[in-house]
Amino acid sequence: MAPPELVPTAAAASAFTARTASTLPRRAYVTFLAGNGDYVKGVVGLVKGLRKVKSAYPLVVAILPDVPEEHRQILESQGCIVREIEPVYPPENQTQFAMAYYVINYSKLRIWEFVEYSKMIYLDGDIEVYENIDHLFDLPDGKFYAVMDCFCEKTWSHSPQYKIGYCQQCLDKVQWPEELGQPPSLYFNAGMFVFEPSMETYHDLLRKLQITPPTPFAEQDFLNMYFKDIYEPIPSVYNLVLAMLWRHPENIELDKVKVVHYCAAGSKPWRYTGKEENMQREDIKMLVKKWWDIYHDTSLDYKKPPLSSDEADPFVHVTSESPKVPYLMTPTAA
Ligand SMILES: O=c1ccn([C@@H]2O[C@H](COP(=O)(O)OP(=O)(O)O[C@H]3O[C@H](CO)[C@H](O)[C@H](O)[C@H]3O)[C@@H](O)[C@H]2O)c(=O)[nH]1
Ligand SMILES: O[C@H]1[C@H](O)[C@@H](O)[C@H](O)[C@@H](O)[C@H]1O
Ligand SMILES: [Mn+2]
Repeated sequence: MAPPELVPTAAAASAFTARTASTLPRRAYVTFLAGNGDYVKGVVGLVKGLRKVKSAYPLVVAILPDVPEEHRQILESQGCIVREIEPVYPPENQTQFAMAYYVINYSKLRIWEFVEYSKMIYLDGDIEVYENIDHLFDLPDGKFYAVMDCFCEKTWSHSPQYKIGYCQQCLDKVQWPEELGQPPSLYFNAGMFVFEPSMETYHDLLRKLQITPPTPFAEQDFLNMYFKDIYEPIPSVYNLVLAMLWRHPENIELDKVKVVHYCAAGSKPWRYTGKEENMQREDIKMLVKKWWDIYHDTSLDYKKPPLSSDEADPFVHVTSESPKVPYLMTPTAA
């Protein structure tokens, strides 16, 4: 027989229900969208992918003011929670970013402001989720979780790592030379990470950014510096940086990969032409097709949940944006 304390009384059970309802972990995925270009397609692909793997959590899209109304509507109609953020600018200097547009990614720092969520998983718009990763929300608090990057592509040509052929993915190939001092700390790709929003961290990030000169990988470099001491690497299956397929094939089992990051030059599915280096590989063609299959799958389009009995009032409309906070909709003329 169960020990007496494990047999809840009716009163204890209802107290338990009330307590868990109010202390349920507040969790969401979050991505970032800027401009009026085609990255909106990436976000649509992403939210449909999350639906396909039956994620229990919504996708928040942090958008810059330059995202056109039409794109906001597409995202909302696909069940995304759209949140406008203010741009963040780094202090001025002469830095050459690895890609000129990386400067906009500093605005990503605003997601630490989303404190209505206790834990979030950030995913770039050029990421697709092929298997459920909700369990990452259960990782212990107090750390910053992300996948280790690879330094072997030309985008890294500015770095000493690239110049001497050193990569943290294969430490036995090229040793870090003593004359260069301490080997670099572990470095993550900032296209995917698990973090805890916090106003204290948010203000500190923005304050430190203003005294940190910009560097080629923009906010990715900055976040690596900022979270260096609490960074905890997670396996590559949670963010397959595509170049790993040809740079470190011995580290990758493609059929185990849960999350694919279409970051290699020429690999964004919605821009894919097959012309760039490595883009005719069979694995790449397969992954691009897999992304399009999700994007075109109309069964994955968002369907508004049916009204529950306490929402039966025709003037109360619950949006995907604020599932717990109903608001009054202006009634339409009869
Ligand atoms: O015109 C754009 C460009 C970018 N983005 C958003 O910004 C993200 C980052 O851009 P990319 O995915 O093109 O960049 P990479 O994957 O090559 O970049 C990597 O390095 C960047 C350095 O700034 C960021 O850290 C990024 O998260 C990381 O994956 C996109 O996914 C998308 O969410 C837009 O919305 N519109
Ligand atoms: O964030 C960048 C980018 O995604 C590149 O495409 C990739 O090759 C890099 O390794 C990475 O640091
Ligand atoms: Mn990306």
